[in-house]
Amino acid sequence: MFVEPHIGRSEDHAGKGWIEVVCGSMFSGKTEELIRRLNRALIAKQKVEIFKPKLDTRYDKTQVVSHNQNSIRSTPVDFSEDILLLAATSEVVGIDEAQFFDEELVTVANKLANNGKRVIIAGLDMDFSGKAFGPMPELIAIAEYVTKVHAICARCGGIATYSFRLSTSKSKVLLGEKDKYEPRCRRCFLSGQ
Ligand SMILES: Nc1ncnc2c1ncn2[C@@H]1O[C@H](COP(=O)(O)OP(=O)(O)O)[C@@H](O)[C@H]1O
Ligand SMILES: Cc1cn([C@H]2C[C@H](O)[C@@H](COP(=O)(O)O)O2)c(=O)[nH]c1=O
Ligand SMILES: [Zn+2]
Repeated sequence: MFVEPHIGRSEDHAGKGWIEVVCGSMFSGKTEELIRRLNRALIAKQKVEIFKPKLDTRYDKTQVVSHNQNSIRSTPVDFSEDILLLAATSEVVGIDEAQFFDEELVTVANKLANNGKRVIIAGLDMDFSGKAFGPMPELIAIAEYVTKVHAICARCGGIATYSFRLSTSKSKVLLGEKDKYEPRCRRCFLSGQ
């Protein structure tokens, strides 16, 4: 389990920030892990702000909600640059569904961390076709800490790293839950239907 390198307040923030990335397939526990880390920061009385892309309207407009219904208040934003202004006074910045953000999120995350903030980012590392998703590869590259979480393969019970799309849509963005996707291991992903 991820343990914070340190937590709590410090007067001298410059250069003391860092970036954490939590990645994996759908249902792998990314949002739960994000919420767990953010709740611990709240317990430490840190100023926490959470953001998600406005297009992710699945459960709630202003809550980040996990598949097992854990939730935390968040601010939906159109562009990653909006986060810079909105998080100006926060110590810890959480970002969910990072794969849907523009590439500018990489610069934004670096700026926040350079300004002394702890930045925790959760997102899908791969899309339905097994290709890298949005800004995730670069975010993984610049992060100090990367945690890859795994779901259970819906077909064989193995370790799932892929999000298999159940429909024939080829659109990169297709919001959905178990109606549209199932987590699969490499073998079951490759075997298709
Ligand atoms: N096949 C599965 N493997 C693992 N967890 C699953 C599966 N199906 C449903 N879940 C539920 O999903 C939860 C993880 O949800 P969540 O954190 O929202 O995942 P993610 O953000 O990675 O999609 C698990 O704790 C579990 O209750
Ligand atoms: C694989 C894949 C997923 N999506 C969508 C489906 C869901 O709405 C989110 C992922 O949510 P989770 O918190 O990780 O379960 O992304 C998509 O639009 N395109 C894809 O290829
Ligand atoms: Zn499998």
